[in-house]
Amino acid sequence: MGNDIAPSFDASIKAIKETLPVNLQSPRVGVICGSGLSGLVDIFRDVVLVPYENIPGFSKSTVPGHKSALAFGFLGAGEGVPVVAMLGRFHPYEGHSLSSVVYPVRVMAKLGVKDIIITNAAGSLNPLIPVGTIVVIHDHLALPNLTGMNPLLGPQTSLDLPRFLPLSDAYSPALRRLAFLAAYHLQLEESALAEGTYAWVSGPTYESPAEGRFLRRAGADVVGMSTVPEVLAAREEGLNVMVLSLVTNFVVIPETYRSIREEVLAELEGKKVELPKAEIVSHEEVLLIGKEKARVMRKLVERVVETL
Ligand SMILES: O=P(O)(O)O[C@@H]1C[C@H](O)[C@@H](CO)O1
Ligand code: HPA
Repeated sequence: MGNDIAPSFDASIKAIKETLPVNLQSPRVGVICGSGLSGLVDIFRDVVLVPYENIPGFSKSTVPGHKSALAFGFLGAGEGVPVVAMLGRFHPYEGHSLSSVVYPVRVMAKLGVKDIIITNAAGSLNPLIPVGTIVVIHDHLALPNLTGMNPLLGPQTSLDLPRFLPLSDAYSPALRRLAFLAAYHLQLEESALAEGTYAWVSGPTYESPAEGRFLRRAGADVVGMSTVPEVLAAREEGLNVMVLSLVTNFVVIPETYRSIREEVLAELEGKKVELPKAEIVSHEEVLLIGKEKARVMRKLVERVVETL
């Protein structure tokens, strides 16, 4: 997958601005809504939606729980901060090229966004991080990047961008601080917010037990199918990045496998064998947890934006 879309930033920006009142044309904060998290926009005021189909260069999201529109509005007390949210993102597994996946992030930067809050649904690999926790991401493990699936490969969209991007500070410590301060002021339980490393996988299959175990041992706390390409493009564009992963399921990583051979032998000896119920993750479950935790995610994002 390469840079197969010719960047048409001027056309994209023109189409967006034509639809917006002047006071919404230069958002300061960008938000990307993960699976089931498009309800984040419910706290925006004076919302104007710009469907992706009206923006040259934008694709269409095909995943349930993802819409296909940019939402412009104001967030927070008083006049509020001008914000833009992606209601629906693009994933490589849908068939979108990496350059299409990150195109909206580049457009946000060109509209004037300085800080971006990227949300996603993710599976937990860490027994200490249960379902429902929001994980403030401090690092990533991206096997696709290491093996040639990096959105920054190829000709750059501008010669002003850095060719070799350092990632040691990709997840802004200042924004991460704001997330924990926000949780404190909102009186969230201490366990509501954790810190961790996000493993990016291409999907669309969920992890096999051996893959889950491998990612855990390699140092990841949560795993998901998005976000890292957006982080890379955002950093290349000079944005400050915060990532919030909502844990929607546990990745099943047994240390030992049940032995079918022993079960068969036991059955042949006339013993009754209780079959364990397999835990199976589904996108429906992912969306359900997103819905249940939408309120906490909204409050957190609102508070962080207010304190930027
Ligand atoms: O877009 P995000 O990363 O929030 O969505 C996750 C990853 C897959 O798209 C989907 C799997 O259930 O949820
Ligand atoms: N694995 C990968 N992506 C995900 C998961 C998961 O378990 N849950 C939500 N998105």
